[in-house]
Amino acid sequence: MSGIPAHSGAEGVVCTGLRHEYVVDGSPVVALDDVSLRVEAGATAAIIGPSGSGKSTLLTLLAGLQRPTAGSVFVGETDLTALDERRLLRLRATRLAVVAQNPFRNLLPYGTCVDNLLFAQRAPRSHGRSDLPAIEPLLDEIGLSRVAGTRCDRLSGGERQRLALAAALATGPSVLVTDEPTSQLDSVTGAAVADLLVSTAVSRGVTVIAVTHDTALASRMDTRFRIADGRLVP
Ligand SMILES: Nc1ncnc2c1ncn2[C@@H]1O[C@H](COP(=O)(O)OP(=O)(O)OP(=O)(O)O)[C@@H](O)[C@H]1O
Repeated sequence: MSGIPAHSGAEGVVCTGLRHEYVVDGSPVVALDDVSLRVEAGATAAIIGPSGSGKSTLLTLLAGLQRPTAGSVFVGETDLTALDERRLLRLRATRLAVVAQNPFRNLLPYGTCVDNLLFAQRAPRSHGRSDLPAIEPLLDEIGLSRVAGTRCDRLSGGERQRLALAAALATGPSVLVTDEPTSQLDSVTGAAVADLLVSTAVSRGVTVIAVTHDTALASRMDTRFRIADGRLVP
């Protein structure tokens, strides 16, 4: 129907020769150059590096939110750069979840936790997914059962970030991509979110890629990719 292979558990992410240029005042600015990396299916990886080095740009390319100037990005067997917008949208709805840095960008502020998870499942369901995770066990696993009926805008920062993670996992992704998931949290709450990110990824068989400045979070991941001036460095 779509030309996209069906979802079947965790999928690896491989990019080769990625280059990305932004056009600023009519001139190209190279944000990433010749980046190649592999994250195995079910593994966790951190993308680290100084401010302005190209981490978020890389994340948007891996998530199919921007198209690279050159190079390829594979999620499982699917080359994102070869998909038209409709197929890319379907892939993002059914296999690839993104958690933005600000949890409110992922959530309905006036919806309860349950509302948010049900809402998150609308897109994958509309694309034919019938195997989505049950909501109550997911809220339980993420530690939000007690506030399941509470409005999102009345949750604490840590609860909101956990809800954003739960909403992403509710879509039953094979890959979860997240930008600074702990940056707006104190160290104790951040550590709890980092724990959940790693443990739920493992228990639910999801490949996780996180951009982070948080060394504690990065150290919990299987692999760390360091970016400097738009290039991967050892
Ligand atoms: N939309 C854009 N238009 C033009 N230039 C951009 C755009 N987004 C990023 N850049 C530039 O690309 C380079 C890489 O930016 P990017 O946001 O990917 O870095 P980063 O490592 O994620 O930074 P930070 O840690 O501060 O978020 C920077 O020079 C930045 O100014």
